[in-house]
Amino acid sequence: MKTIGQLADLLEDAVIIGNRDTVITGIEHDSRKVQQGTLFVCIPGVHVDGHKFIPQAVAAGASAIVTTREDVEVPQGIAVLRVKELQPALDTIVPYFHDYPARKMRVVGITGTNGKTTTSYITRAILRKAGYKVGLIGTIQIMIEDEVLPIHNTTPDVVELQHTLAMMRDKGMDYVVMEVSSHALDQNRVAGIEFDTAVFTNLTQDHLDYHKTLENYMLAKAKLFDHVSEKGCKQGKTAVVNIDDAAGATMLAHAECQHLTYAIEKEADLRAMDILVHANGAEFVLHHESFGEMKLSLHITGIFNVYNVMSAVGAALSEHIDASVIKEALEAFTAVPGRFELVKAGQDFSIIVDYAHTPDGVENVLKTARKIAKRRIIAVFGCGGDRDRTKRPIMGRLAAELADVVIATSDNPRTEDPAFILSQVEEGVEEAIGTKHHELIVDRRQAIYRAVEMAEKDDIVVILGKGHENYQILKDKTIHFDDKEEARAAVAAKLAEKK
Ligand SMILES: CC(=O)N[C@H]1[C@@H](OP(=O)(O)OP(=O)(O)OC[C@H]2O[C@@H](n3ccc(=O)[nH]c3=O)[C@H](O)[C@@H]2O)O[C@H](CO)[C@@H](O)[C@@H]1O[C@H](C)C(=O)N[C@@H](C)C(=O)N[C@H](CCC(=O)O)C(=O)O
Ligand SMILES: Nc1ncnc2c1ncn2[C@@H]1O[C@H](COP(=O)(O)OP(=O)(O)OP(=O)(O)O)[C@@H](O)[C@H]1O
Ligand SMILES: N[C@H](CCC[C@H](N)C(=O)O)C(=O)O
Ligand SMILES: [Mg+2]
Repeated sequence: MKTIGQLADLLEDAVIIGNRDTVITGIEHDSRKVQQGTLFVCIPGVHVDGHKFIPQAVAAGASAIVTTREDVEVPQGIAVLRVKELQPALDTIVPYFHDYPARKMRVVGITGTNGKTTTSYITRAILRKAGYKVGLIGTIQIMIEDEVLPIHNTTPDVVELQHTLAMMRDKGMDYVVMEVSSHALDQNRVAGIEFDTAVFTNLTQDHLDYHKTLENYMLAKAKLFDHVSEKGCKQGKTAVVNIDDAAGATMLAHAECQHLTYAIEKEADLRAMDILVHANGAEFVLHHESFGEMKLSLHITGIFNVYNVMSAVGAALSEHIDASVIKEALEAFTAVPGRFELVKAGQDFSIIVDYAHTPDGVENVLKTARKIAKRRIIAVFGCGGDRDRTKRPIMGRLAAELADVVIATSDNPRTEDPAFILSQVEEGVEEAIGTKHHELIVDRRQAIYRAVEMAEKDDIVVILGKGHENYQILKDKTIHFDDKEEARAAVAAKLAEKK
């Protein structure tokens, strides 16, 4: 436990109004999480101003608040820490409050447009096979060994992240494997974290709504490699970088530490060759000077997953994991929820649920599906609202070019008009050369039912965009929605009708 005075002493120009010996038991920016003794951080958010929740925070037991404002009123006995700028102040006080948990564990950070979640799951599997206790932070969930906790962002903000890391340290984790999003790097959510191994998967178009240009987006990602270069209190830092991707060079230029490059097309430290991709998995040979050749036979498929495997192997080698352990873990690895996941419900055609939500993701998944397809590919997909609009026509065009039938539908429309999003997708669909058939169906359930109804023996229905998500974010509410459940129900309805 620390006092508000100790926190203030770390900051220049911070003022305490009230008792500097006020004890702080925790830090939160969400009034709904405040407990007795919490320091409540008032964030003037995009949707709502956190200052509005001071009464709720105080009622829940907050002992102090942090703000940049001079006009904030609090009840008698509540201390106020007034800071000049909120974000830099949090970056300093939050890791200190938790005694810098990331210094006590090895930390593997993974960035890139696609493949972060997949790489993090594979890396976790390898490290666990090696006997380490592993914490994981990423899009799907937080895991502390087998304990699962919910998550709201791929990379949580500094308050939630440091709290999570402190829990992991207190539960004796040796490793943390975490996805590091470009938003997180831009907003410095990773303040106070010393990364030991930083991994770059790839860079393709996404998030231009936020970063505006691909150059800014790339430079945000490169910040992870500044973090792995810092001369901190740990030894043995490595940058693991995909050099088949043009942005790999920028990542390496930022990384003042050991480099481990990987590639399929170029000469690299780690290289996959003789790749054979089939419906149930992939076979290939990995080359690295430490082990020579490693023949692999995996349950996950697609060239993109060969890259993800190399990212994870690169991280494992940087952490000195034995080659035999790596091979054993990889060959036992089955799947990441909602990534190229097969839905089997007794139908005579295939259904694949996947999380592709970028042009590159759509292209990779549909090309992989094509490699294994015996007949038609029916793609069901959409684009999220309040996200990069420029990717919509591109995804529409790619889906139309690579599938035989396209059913464009809603993803998470958020505050946007779903029909408008579809019209932007359709622009691309109409541009495509050689499209066989397309339909626009706003309701995602109807779209999935339509695809299943259309499917004939040996076709593949590929449902893209929402993967593991079990919700759909609409304008005024979030509803339960799960592509896998819907697909199973659609098959059951079709089979019942046939009888
Ligand atoms: C644009 C952006 O980054 N927004 C983030 C921001 O939200 P915000 O500023 O809108 O917050 P707000 O909802 O207005 O709330 C303001 C304050 O009031 C507080 N509050 C609110 C309600 C209440 O009852 N009591 C209360 O105290 C909130 O806790 C908050 O402190 O701060 C929130 C808390 O840290 C984040 O969850 C939220 O991410 C939103 C959900 C988001 O969609 N972010 C995306 C763009 C994002 O960051 N994505 C990347 C992944 C990208 C990828 O992997 O491809 C990610 O890392 O997740
Ligand atoms: N290495 C890769 N290259 C291109 N596409 C990929 C790659 N790995 C996965 N994909 C595609 O991207 C989708 C998302 O994969 P994954 O969840 O691993 O990425 P992510 O980087 O964690 O995404 P997010 O930004 O949402 O966190 C997959 O379902 C697949 O369609
Ligand atoms: N991390 C990505 C996930 C997109 C998933 C897709 N289902 C959507 O809602 O657009 C994002 O926040 O942009
Ligand atoms: Mg992810």
